[in-house]
Amino acid sequence: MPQMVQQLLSQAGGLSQVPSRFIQPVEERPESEQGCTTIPVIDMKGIAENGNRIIAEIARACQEWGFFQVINHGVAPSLMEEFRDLAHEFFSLGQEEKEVNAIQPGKCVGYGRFFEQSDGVANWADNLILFSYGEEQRLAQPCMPPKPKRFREVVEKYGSAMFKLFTQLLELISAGLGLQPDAIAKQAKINDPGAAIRTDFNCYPPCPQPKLVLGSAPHADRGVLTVLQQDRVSGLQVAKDGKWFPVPPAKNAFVINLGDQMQIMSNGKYKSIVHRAVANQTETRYSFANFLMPADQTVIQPMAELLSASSPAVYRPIRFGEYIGGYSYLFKPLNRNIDSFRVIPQDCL
Ligand SMILES: O=C(O)CCC(=O)C(=O)O
Ligand SMILES: [Fe+2]
Repeated sequence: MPQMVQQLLSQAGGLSQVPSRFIQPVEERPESEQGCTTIPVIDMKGIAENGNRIIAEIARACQEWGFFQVINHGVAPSLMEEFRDLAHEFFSLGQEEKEVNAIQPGKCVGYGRFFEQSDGVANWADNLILFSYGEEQRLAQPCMPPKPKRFREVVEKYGSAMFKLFTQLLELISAGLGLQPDAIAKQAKINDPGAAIRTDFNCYPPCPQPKLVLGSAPHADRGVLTVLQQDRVSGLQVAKDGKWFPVPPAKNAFVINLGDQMQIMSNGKYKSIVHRAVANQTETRYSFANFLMPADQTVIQPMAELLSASSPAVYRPIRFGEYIGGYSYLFKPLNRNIDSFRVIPQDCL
C-alpha cells in the first residue's frame, strides 16, 4: 500500500517538505480567493411544530448552496462523541494494526488513500472506508477493523442513527420540492436491502507545507445525500460563484450536502456542489462523511411530478451501479460524470 501520511510524519527527524506526489498544480492550490459568507445553519428543534419553517429553510439552502448545517437533529451528542473517540483510537493504532484492512485492488472499502489508485495528485489524508449501514453491502464487503474492540458495535449504532437522519432529511427535502414526503426515499429505494450508507473516516494530519497540498481534492459527492460530521478544526470549503467558502465547524452539527443522485431526481433544480478540504500546519483534522447510496440495480431519474412540457427531463434514467462504475477519481470540475447522463445539453438551458 502507499506510504500513509501518518507514517511519513512519524519518520525519524520528522518531515519538513512535502513529497512531490502530494504537490498540487499551481491552479489547484488552496490560496484562491475566499468568500466571506457561509452556508446556512438550520435548527431542527421542534420539528412537529416548526416543520413548515424547517422545510422552507432547507429548500432555500438546497437551491442557493446545495449545502447546509443542521443542529438539534436528533442524533445524541454522546453518540457523535463516541464515534469521534473511536476514530481517534483507530488512527492512533500502530501501522500494522491499521493495515489489517488495507484497501484491496478493485475494492472500494478499507484503510488507505483512494486517489492513490489513479495517477492523480495524492490527497494529504489517510482514510478508512466501510459500510456502516446496509446488510448486503456489509456482508459483501466486510471491513470492520478488529481494533478497537468496540468498533463494530459503535459503527452499527452510528449507522442506524445516520439512516434515521437521512430518512428525515429526505422527507423534508421532498416536501420542499412539493412532493409527497416519501417520494425521494421511494424512488431511491433506501429501504431496499442493497441500499447502504458508506462511511469515510478522514484523517488529515498537520502538514509542513499546507499551501501546496489539499486534504481532499475538489469533487462532488456521488450518492443521494451526504451527512458529514466534522470536528472543531476547520478545513471544508464549498465552491460557489467562482470562490471557495469555508464551512466553520458548529458544535454538535452535521454538514449536509446534496449528491449527484439528488441533482438527477430534482431534474437539476438542486445541484450537487463541488467541495474540497484544505490542510493546516498545526492540528490533525478529522471528518466523517456518510453517503446514502442506492442499491446498484436501483434506477434513478428525474421525478415525474417535476416534469412538464416546459420543463422536460434533463437527465436520462440511470442504474446507480452504472453511475458509480463510471465515476472517476480523477475528478474534472468541468467534465463531470453527471453531465454524461444529460439528455439536454448544458448550453441549451
Ligand atoms: O473533510 C471534509 O470536510 C470533506 C470530506 C469530503 O468531502 C468527502 O469525504 O467526500
Ligand atoms: Fe465530499
